[in-house]
Amino acid sequence: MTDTTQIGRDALAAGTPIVVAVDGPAGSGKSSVCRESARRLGFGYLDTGAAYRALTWFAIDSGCDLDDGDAVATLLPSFVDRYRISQSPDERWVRVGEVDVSEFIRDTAISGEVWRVSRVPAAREALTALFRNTMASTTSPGIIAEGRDITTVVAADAPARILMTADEAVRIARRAGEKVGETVAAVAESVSARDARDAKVTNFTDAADGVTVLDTTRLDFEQSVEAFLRIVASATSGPHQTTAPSLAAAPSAVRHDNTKESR
Ligand SMILES: Nc1ncnc2c1ncn2[C@@H]1O[C@H](COP(=O)(O)OP(=O)(O)O)[C@@H](O)[C@H]1O
Ligand SMILES: Nc1ccn([C@@H]2O[C@H](COP(=O)(O)OP(=O)(O)O)[C@@H](O)[C@H]2O)c(=O)n1
Repeated sequence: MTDTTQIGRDALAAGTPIVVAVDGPAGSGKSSVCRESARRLGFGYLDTGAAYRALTWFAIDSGCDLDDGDAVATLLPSFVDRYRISQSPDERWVRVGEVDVSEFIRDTAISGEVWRVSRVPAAREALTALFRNTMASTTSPGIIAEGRDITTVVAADAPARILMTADEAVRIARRAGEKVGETVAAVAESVSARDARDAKVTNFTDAADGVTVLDTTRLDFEQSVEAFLRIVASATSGPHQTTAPSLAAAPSAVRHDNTKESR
C-alpha cells in the first residue's frame, strides 16, 4: 500500500502546496479516483469541469446564445465573481451566487451543451486564471486538479501529472452504470460526441512529455486509486520534485519520461 502519510509529510516539508494535475476523457475515472486519492492524502480536490458546466448553466440561465462567443465572454466577470466550489473531497457543492447548482450541472442537457462554452477562448482564459488562483491559495498541503487541459496548460509544470485513460467501451459502461433510465446506446452517443468535440479544443488523449499514463481499463476502483497514489508518491519523492510549481503555463525543465501504468 502506498505510504500516503509520507507524501503528506513531504508536502508539509516543502512548505508550498503540491499540485497534482490530471486529465482524461469522460468516464476514465478522474473525479472518483482523484477525490478518493485527495481524501487519503489529506489534499484538496478541484473539479475543473464543474466550472465549465456551471458557466454553461449560467449562460443558459442568462438567456445567452451559446454559439455567440462574444456574448459568452461578456458574462465572464460576473460568473467568476459568483462561482464557488468545494475543494474538500468530502463535500460536494457548486454555487453560482446564491444558487446551489451542484445537481443542475450534471444534467444531460448541460453535458450536451458544455462544449459550446468550453470552445470559447475567453472562457478558457478566465477559467484557467480562476483555477490557478484557487490552487495557489489552497490551505491544504496539496491539491489534485482534474480536467482536460490541466497537465498541458493550467498546471503544466506541476510535479505530478497524470493522464487517466480507459478503453471507450469501459468508459461508456461506467457512465451507463451511473445513469438510471438512459440506454447504453444513448450514453455511448453522448460520451463519444462530447469527447470528439472536446478533442478539437484540448488534447486529453496523448500524454505530453513528462505525463504518466494511468490506464484503468483493467483496474477496479481500489486498484486505480492505489496506482494513482503510487504515481504521485514516485513523482513527489525525488529531491527536485517536492516543491510546488509556480502555476505558470511555462513547462518545467524537469520532466519524467512517459510511462504506462496498468496491470
Ligand atoms: N477503475 C474503475 N473501475 C470501476 N469503476 C470505476 C473506476 N474508476 C471509476 N469508476 C466509476 O466509473 C464512473 C465514472 O467515473 P468518473 O470518476 O466520474 O470519471 P470521469 O470523472 O473521468 O468522467 C463512476 O461511477 C466511478 O465510480
Ligand atoms: N479543464 C477542463 C475541464 C472540463 N472541460 C469541459 O467541461 C466539460 C465537462 O467536464 P467534466 O470533467 O465534468 O466531464 P466528465 O469527464 O466528468 O464527464 C468537458 O466535456 C469539457 O467540455 C474543459 O474544457 N476543460
